[in-house]
Amino acid sequence: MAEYNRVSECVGLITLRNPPVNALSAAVRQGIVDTVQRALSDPNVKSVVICGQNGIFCGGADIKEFRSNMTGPPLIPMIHAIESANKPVVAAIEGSALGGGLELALGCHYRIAHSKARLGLPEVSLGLLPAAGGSQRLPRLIGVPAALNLITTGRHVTAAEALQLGIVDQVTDHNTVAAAVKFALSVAGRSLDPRRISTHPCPQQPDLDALFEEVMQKVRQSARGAIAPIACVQAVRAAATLPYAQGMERERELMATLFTSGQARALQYCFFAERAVGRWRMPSGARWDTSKPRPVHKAAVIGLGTMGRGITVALAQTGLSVIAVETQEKQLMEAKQAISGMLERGAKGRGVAPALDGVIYSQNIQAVADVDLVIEAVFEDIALKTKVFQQLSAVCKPGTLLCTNTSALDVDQLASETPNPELVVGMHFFAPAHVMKLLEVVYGPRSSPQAVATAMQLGKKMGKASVAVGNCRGFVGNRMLKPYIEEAFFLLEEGATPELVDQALEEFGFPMGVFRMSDLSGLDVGWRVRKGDGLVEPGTASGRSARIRQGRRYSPLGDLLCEEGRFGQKTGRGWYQYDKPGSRVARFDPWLHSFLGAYRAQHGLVARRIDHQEVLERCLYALINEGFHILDDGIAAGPEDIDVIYVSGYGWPRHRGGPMFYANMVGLAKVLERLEHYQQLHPEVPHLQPSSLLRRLVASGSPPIHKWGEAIKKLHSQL
Ligand SMILES: CC(C)(COP(=O)(O)OP(=O)(O)OC[C@H]1O[C@@H](n2cnc3c(N)ncnc32)[C@H](O)[C@@H]1OP(=O)(O)O)[C@@H](O)C(=O)NCCC(=O)NCCSC(=O)/C=C/CCCCCCCCCCCCC(=O)O
Repeated sequence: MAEYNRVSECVGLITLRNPPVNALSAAVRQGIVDTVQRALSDPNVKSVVICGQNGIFCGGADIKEFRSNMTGPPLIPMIHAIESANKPVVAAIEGSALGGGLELALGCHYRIAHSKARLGLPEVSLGLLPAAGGSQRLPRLIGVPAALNLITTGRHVTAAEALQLGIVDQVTDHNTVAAAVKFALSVAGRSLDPRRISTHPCPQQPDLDALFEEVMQKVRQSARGAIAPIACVQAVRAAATLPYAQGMERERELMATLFTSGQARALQYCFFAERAVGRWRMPSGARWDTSKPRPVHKAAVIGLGTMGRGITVALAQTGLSVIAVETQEKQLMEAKQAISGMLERGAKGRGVAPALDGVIYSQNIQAVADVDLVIEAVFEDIALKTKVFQQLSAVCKPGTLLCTNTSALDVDQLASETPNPELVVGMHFFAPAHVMKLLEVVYGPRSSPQAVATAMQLGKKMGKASVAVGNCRGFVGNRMLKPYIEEAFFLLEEGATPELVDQALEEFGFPMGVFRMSDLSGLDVGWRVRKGDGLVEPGTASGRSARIRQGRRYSPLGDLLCEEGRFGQKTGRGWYQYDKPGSRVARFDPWLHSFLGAYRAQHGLVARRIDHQEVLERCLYALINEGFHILDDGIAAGPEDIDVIYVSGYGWPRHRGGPMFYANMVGLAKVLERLEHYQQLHPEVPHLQPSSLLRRLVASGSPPIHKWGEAIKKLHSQL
């Protein structure tokens, strides 16, 4: 709703009231329509101020309403009525003015912002465009290039930048509403014609066609199949080339296409999923709202390799004091230099001072005695990690949380080696740890809710998408990756090429296909794991039996490449060839193709034609199937957890919502049918055997994704 008051005798003050972000729900829109009419019809009112309650102007249209039949007054005529008013209307912007909130402000004649306010048109990140006139008014106000930048990226600008761009007229450090009321009084009676943005053309821009061509090309490249950024460019082009009314019609047409697209649904699902994962719960019943985190003022990182360095930077950037420990002097000095460089570069980008003094370097583990939390990031070796945990248990003050950054080892096993297993959790960062958004917080059966709450809160402080998951081999992300990679290997055996598989996955929207990714991260990583699992048998055994190991189909292709010293980019050879070791541009490698031919001949395999559809179905449905196993096992509490992990850490295209959302969109029955089809063709591949949860969900009528939680609970109670 919107509240109306008369202040300073002749200013009508309209306050949007819809906690927490004053989203423009039907009730708020109705409130605005009614109060604006009241202010305009009151002869004692000379000007109007619109503000939002609780220090936030408006977070935009109510995204939840997009899922239902929308009722209430539409935004466009409401904003138009404000712009056409014969009394000045001033927006008093505190906190955020985003999306429809900024579009409302652009309909006002003046805008005053608090210095800490943020403004933006982030609709593109929800698969939409600013369709309440924003795509037409913003370019008229600030020019086409700046508007294109804001609308196609959805980035939020500070009040200072908004002032510089001309989005706001004044910035204040004081009470924004008081400043806006004073301003409104000062402009009462002035002509409003120059202030009605829609009545002006866009500022002149030389070489408009070339500009749009260049921007469109850039946007297409970075969009990876997302359609909203392209529609945003088209809408701004309409603003630049058409009269306002026709531009608005184009805006409406483009929005109609986006609004009903699966991409908008997927992106809006991601918005809510990212918030939902903060409301974590454990199988024990412990939950986010009943578990109090411990305060963390001082932290330590043990082991300053690539991961440890990134983690140190991520911690120091939150303002924590960090003890960084590396036992070898030379490595410590190298790490210090690298960490300082990363902190300096990060601070430069954010326009702040680098937190160099926040990090203390030590060779001695005793230095961590008084820290509140330790993150161990030593080499992935259970004996070494166990030793470190035992040392930490002896050195640290009582109650210090002991976290491991392992990506593959058993968090429970490590916990059991300490006197206080309830203080142990996994904090699985992704490289580079100061850049990558994802953090898996891994709890074991004995991890205390407080330990989980503390790690989750610390992750949030570091700006990570933190997801609490149970302990199992590979946790959630890597466990699901295994069948995906194995299917890609099998496809090569059957006739595909790395180029074909990668192209199919990249066209789907992954930034890199599985083989380019493998070359980047290093083929030796998986080789080491497979050796540890006893799967690698060096030699030239041939035939089907050589490709059945531990009772299931196995492809030794990756092992054979490693035996040739082809570890990927770092050696200049892998699934592709590179100009030199460390180069990044993957090139077709004739050697690899004749190697594949010889391999198939040796194993009696006849290459067949494989299309993109099969690549996607085999790789993605195998990964999704593992996701259903994970849900069934209670390792992830809900599909949102899996989807946030995949979108934030594994390059799953956001406009496809994450693997579980994608399965929901494709249809569970279809996913099941295709898995059954491939399982019949490849009975020796267990990961193609449909999960019992998937079967049960299909049997119970394939409920929509937001009902899976309920359905899983019900299905488990029937077991
Ligand atoms: C920065 C924030 C605002 C605040 O951040 P923070 O303080 O960290 O808080 P959060 O945890 O993020 O959020 C708190 C809770 O609030 C919920 N929330 C936030 N924003 C919204 C919102 N806009 N709507 C609903 N709910 C919201 C959030 O989910 C949290 O609750 P919970 O934890 O999940 O329970 C930050 O929140 C933020 O960035 N918000 C989003 C801002 C944003 O993206 N705004 C743009 C929204 S889209 C928009 O405005 C579009 C405008 C144009 C609409 C045009 C008309 C549409 C209908 C046209 C139909 C076309 C069909 C045509 C047919 C035809 O013509 O034929």
